[in-house]
Amino acid sequence: MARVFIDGEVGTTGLQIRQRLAGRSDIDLISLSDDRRKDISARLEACIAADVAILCLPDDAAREVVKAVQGHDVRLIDASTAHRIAEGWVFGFAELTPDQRRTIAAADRVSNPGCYSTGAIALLRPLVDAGLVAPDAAVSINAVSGYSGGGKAMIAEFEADTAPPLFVYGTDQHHKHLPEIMQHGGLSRRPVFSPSVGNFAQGMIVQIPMAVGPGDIARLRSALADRYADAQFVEVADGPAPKRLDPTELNGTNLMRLHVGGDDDLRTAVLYAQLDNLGKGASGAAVQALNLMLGQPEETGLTTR
Ligand SMILES: NC(=O)C1=CN([C@@H]2O[C@H](COP(=O)(O)OP(=O)(O)OC[C@H]3O[C@@H](n4cnc5c(N)ncnc54)[C@H](OP(=O)(O)O)[C@@H]3O)[C@@H](O)[C@H]2O)C=CC1
Ligand SMILES: CC(=O)N[C@@H](CCC(=O)OP(=O)(O)O)C(=O)O
Repeated sequence: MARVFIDGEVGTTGLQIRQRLAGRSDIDLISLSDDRRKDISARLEACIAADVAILCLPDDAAREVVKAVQGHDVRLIDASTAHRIAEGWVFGFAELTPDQRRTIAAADRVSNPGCYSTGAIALLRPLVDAGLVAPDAAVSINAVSGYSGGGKAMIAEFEADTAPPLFVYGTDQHHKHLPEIMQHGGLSRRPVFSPSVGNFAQGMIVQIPMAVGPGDIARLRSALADRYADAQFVEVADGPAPKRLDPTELNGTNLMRLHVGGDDDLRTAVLYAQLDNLGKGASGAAVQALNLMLGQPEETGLTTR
């Protein structure tokens, strides 16, 4: 039985991971009482006692743990932004390339992808690899997230009714997901990224508009379908995108659905990724990586519907 400790288990991401692992007979969950859950020595002791520790903490707190457990046997999955492009860390998006599952399975340090990044990288990487998007292309990414993406503080703001129905942010183009989108999406030129948060708790759509030529829409669709042909948690929709896309449609699942909309005759297309920001965009992806690291079937404890 594998011993697993979730550091930050009562936070938004930690709680969802705990729910996904509850009841699993192959996992012994180490838990700290409420009065010890922020005590650094208790947390380090729990990490060191675990086979795998999953860090669901702010970046600085995650860095502190990573440094302190150096030299110990524990394997780490870090849900924070701290190590997503760091040397020695494997990016935890299992569908990134045909080899990524094997690389995650053998890794001691896995960084869990950001929610927006998961959608953007899933759309971009196969197209860059297929030569349909140049690494230095001028790429724009727009997205809308449910407010749970902002963690406990943003949830409180929306639930207190003090937030507007929707806001756009990241207006300075410094959003924390841009480095990982570039590195793992295969881009050499920084994309323009315009995220937003709507007044709904959970769910996400990432959109990439692009100019296309004759036949390109079918090529885009088929490059995505080829990359994800054997992926249980990434689906590529056949044919035109639906007239309306609902960001909440895949909530509660670990599924991400990709669509290609547009019209070759009009020379315009939009790529869409629909996902649960707390599912495939966070906790579901962490459990998927954990399963791979433990040699369990990738889908154990995860739902597609
Ligand atoms: N929400 C999301 O969609 C996603 C979040 N993430 C990442 O996961 C991490 C956690 O985010 P999220 O769950 O949203 O955040 P939350 O604010 O919901 O939860 C963070 C948890 O960590 C606890 N915590 C904070 N500082 C410390 C510390 N020094 N020692 C121990 N515990 C601490 C908090 O305690 P307290 O309860 O007392 O505040 C809280 O329970 C972040 O790095 C975030 O970037 C990743 C993917 C998606
Ligand atoms: C709505 C909202 O605020 N979202 C967060 C990202 C959520 C997420 O996936 O990110 P991390 O794993 O990188 O924390 C933000 O824009 O900072």
